[in-house]
Amino acid sequence: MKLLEGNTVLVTGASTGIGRAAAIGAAQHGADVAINYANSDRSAASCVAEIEALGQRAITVKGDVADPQTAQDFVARAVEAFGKVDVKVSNAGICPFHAFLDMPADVVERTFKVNLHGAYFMVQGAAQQMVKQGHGGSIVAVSSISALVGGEYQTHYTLTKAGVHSLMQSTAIALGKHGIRCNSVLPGTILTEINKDDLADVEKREYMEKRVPLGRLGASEDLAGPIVFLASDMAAYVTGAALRVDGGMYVNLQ
Ligand SMILES: NC(=O)C1=CN([C@@H]2O[C@H](COP(=O)(O)OP(=O)(O)OC[C@H]3O[C@@H](n4cnc5c(N)ncnc54)[C@H](OP(=O)(O)O)[C@@H]3O)[C@@H](O)[C@H]2O)C=CC1
Ligand SMILES: C[C@H](O)[C@@H]1OC(=O)[C@H](O)[C@@H]1O
Repeated sequence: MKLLEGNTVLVTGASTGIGRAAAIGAAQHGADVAINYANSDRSAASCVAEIEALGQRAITVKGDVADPQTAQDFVARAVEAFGKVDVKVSNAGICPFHAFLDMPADVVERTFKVNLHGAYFMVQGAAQQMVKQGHGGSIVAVSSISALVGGEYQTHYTLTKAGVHSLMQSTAIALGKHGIRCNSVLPGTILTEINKDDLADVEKREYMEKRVPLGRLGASEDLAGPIVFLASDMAAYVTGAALRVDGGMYVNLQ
């Protein structure tokens, strides 16, 4: 069964990793997809090629999510290409690992701007279009289990993921009357570009693997199903919810 037949799905940060898997997962479920990204032109082009090979349409809209204008441009380009916005996946994010006591201010500010301001303006831009269309919609934000637990080298990052989780709760209330659902996924440790250097440390990687009851770190594709589900009418009565996708890592105390 195709869960997003005829839908237009917008995904931020879809050149690589979780966003790319979500974009391809949406296309596998019958959606046309607009993908945003910041730098990786070739990866974005190959994501479009994969979606087109599935028989769906795709466009790329390059832009920095930290700039509020990018959200307006992204929606406008998607509407120009596909006529509407049904689903928005707010996924773009960065996590430059760094110790707390000497954390440079510019790293903190950039992380806040990309992860938090970026999500805020992307969700707002999509919601404005959905309200104008008048037939509801679904917004899924990629938060993290880091919204619930800390990280020694992520003091500037974890609070942005808590913020994204909170944004979905508040927008679920603000947008419910328009038939727009807002939910978040909370991935555990997923092997992507964002943590390639951090997990190159074999000891750390093995420690993280051992913390996962399902016995392995996640792959980007592990997020595709949960995101498609929340985006789709299968989740028609789900809003303001947060779905952990972490192989059980969060609950594993001992
Ligand atoms: N991997 C993990 O363990 C976890 C990841 N997450 C979250 O998942 C999301 C995706 O990360 P992940 O797939 O792991 O990492 P990747 O580094 O593989 O993907 C990040 C994506 O975001 C894009 N991006 C980065 N900065 C910007 C920007 N300023 N404007 C627009 N796009 C941008 C990148 O584009 P480009 O390459 O073109 O710069 C890329 O497409 C993030 O929000 C992250 O916090 C949450 C929990 C766990
Ligand atoms: C990038 C990290 O490996 C990853 O990011 C998160 O949000 C997870 O909690 C992991 O720490």
